[in-house]
Amino acid sequence: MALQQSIDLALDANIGGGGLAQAALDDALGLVGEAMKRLAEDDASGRLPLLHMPRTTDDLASIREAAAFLRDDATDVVVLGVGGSSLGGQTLAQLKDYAVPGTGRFTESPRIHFLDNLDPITFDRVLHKLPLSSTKFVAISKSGGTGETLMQTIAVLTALEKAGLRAHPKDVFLGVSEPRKDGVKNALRDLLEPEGVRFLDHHPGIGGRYSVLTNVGLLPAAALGLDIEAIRRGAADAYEPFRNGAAAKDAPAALGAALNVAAAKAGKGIAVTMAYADRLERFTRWWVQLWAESVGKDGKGTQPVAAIGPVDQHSQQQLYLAGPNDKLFTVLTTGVAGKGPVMNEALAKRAGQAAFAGKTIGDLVAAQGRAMADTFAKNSRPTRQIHVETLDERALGELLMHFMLETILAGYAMGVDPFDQPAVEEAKILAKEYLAQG
Ligand SMILES: O=P(O)(O)OC[C@H]1O[C@](O)(CO)[C@@H](O)[C@@H]1O
Repeated sequence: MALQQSIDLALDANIGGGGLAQAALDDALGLVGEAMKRLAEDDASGRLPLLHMPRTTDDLASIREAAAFLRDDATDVVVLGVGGSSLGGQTLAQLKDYAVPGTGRFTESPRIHFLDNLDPITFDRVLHKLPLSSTKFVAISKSGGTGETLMQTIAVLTALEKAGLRAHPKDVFLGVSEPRKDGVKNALRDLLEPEGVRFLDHHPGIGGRYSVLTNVGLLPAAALGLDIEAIRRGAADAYEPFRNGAAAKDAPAALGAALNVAAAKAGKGIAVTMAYADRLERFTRWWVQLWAESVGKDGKGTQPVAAIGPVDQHSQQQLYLAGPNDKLFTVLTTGVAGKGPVMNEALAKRAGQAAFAGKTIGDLVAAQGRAMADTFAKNSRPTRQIHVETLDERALGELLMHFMLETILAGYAMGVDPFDQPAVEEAKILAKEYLAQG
């Protein structure tokens, strides 16, 4: 197990009145214990196929084969899709520097682009700059009906046609969507299948925000050369205590769920995840969707906030420490001590920072992550610490599964359905009405 979790700095016995009472945590552990029984039934009955994903291997060959198609002769791979159809892939791709400030621009071929947000200027510019003759595309949508993804796909097909390349969309495109269901329209398949474009089936029993361990997340990961089997193995590590029948307090994801439930009941309406690693920035955004869509219903839930350290120390820290004490913090660190450029002694002295001499950038980041958690605690702000020493495929797989389990269990314990998102439909329907009105 790569993930180490401590909730010591969340409890009032250790940080004073702003912390959570042990009795409140015990109550929440009781609720989560019940939720674990439900989860075990979900696993046994097959109702939640996500729980079987960590130990599934029979689909890996087809994912690798599709990834080879995407890589073959490609300078660029463009992933079309939004929300859960994109954020998991982005999270994994960040291990290969996708969207990492500075280095993201120097990634090796194929360069990957996730065009999730719909912005006309971005889309125009990307289509102008992409070498269309050496770019592969994959359009991902579970429902096949998401407007953003459909518009992007139509825009790409049109651009290929304009470039005289439309004769062969099947040679440059892949689709991922649910298998067709009788009587249900699948617009993405309707759009691409007549062009001969091949589809991988989106698992019908796994919703978008829980799909990172399926072909949705693993296809882009494999296209970048990541070890997708290790991602699944890491997920199995997170699930192991549940398979072994551990008590809630001894299963890290269950303990995390209980902490969140207790925090919500104690009026901490905001959950902040602050990761001290550029390569976890997309992870924090993935988690925001996961948490918000899963627990935010029936007037319940807490507001997820993504933060990155140390940069957000220079942006949000003031509020975190001196604003309302209405948050549960998760400080996520990796083993960076001793890594990165070493500070030259003479230059350190010239800058008046003798203590920098011989230290690395990683030494400072490690000190900052530790200091931030301790400062939250000193200011009586409840804080959970999660540490993974080496951020690789296996550790990331474990983190992803940990947070999915934590979210499901928290949803069950809060009495909400963590798998639907009924409120999202309202604005979608209205936007379609407005579009039709012109
Ligand atoms: O994969 P789809 O069906 O295109 O949906 C994309 C996203 O849209 C949502 O349904 C919300 O609008 C998310 O839950 C989902 O991840």
